[in-house]
Amino acid sequence: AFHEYPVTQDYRISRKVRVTVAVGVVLGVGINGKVVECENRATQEKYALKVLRDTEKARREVELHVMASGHPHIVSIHDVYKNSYNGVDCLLVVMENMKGGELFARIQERGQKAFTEREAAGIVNEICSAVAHLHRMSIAHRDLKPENLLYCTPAASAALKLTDFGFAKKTDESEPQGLKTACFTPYYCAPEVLGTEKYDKSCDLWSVGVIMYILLCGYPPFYSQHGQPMSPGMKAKIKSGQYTFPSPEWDCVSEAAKDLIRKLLRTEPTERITIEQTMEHKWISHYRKVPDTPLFTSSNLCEQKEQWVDVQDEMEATLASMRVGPENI
Ligand SMILES: O=C(Nc1cc(-c2cc3c([nH]2)[C@]2(CCCNC2)CNC3=O)ccn1)c1cccc(C(F)(F)F)c1
Repeated sequence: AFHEYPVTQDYRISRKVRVTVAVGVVLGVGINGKVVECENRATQEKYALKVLRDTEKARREVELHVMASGHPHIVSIHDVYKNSYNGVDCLLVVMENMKGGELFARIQERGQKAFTEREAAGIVNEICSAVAHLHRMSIAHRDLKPENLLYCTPAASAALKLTDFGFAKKTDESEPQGLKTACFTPYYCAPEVLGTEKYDKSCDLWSVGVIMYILLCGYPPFYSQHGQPMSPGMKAKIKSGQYTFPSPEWDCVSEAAKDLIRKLLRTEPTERITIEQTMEHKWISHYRKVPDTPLFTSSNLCEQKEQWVDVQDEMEATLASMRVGPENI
């Protein structure tokens, strides 16, 4: 249930921090939505405010995020308002303010002290515990990418949390409900159409694999040479799952880490490791014992700074193609 009175009654909305989001919002400031900082009038506490146009998709995003909220590695929702601007209904989501910024920005700004394999394992463990929480609730996030992983505060000990449920979906709502009402009874349905559960969840494990790969070396497993736009050959390479562990960055990375990456980046979704199996993998379950080997990550992230936008675009495009799974055809 949302508050129906104006959000401005409880919060002062500043224009200071504008973290843009690709959400369709109509606040008279154009199609591009914004996540802005706001301040609780009673407590002076700062929060992040995400504004969504009140649509079916927005309702699902808010509903699933509220369900997941409360986990130590999911950005928590504080309040939700339904307000109307120039006759357009909007949902306003007040979230805890993640003042530590994005995951890779922090590693890039690392400076002298090298980023180590054990630190990477700790980060992947935090991401996996958030994914495990969602999958246990039959929620697939489906947009797990670096810019949706934020730190609470600038402190080195700050928790890393997952946000943006804009593509999340319940994996236990059987599709046939729609199909039954639409065109035919499900009895004659092929199994892969009925059980899309594993496909949606497997997107998240592929994302964990890509993020883990980048954490260990500073560049993505699949990328076009020298930042050229995605070539058809690249698509084939991604489909075929062709990636390597090039020297020198990967020479000092443990076999356990490479073993887990191979299991996460399987191109066949049904062969990909599940989140439960990932949490049991010794690189995660014993992350505190992972070798504290210094990595090339921070220096590579800095050197390839200008390519970072392309990396994000390629990951976004691949995620979008994975979301058009069998059930969406
Ligand atoms: O991002 C900040 N606070 C924040 C932000 C969000 C947030 C929600 C969403 C996003 N951010 C993004 C922005 C574009 C990239 N994807 C994620 C799109 N979708 C969302 O749902 C949630 C909570 N606190 C922040 C606040 C103060 C300072 C700083 C910084 F560290 F940058 F100075 C960041």
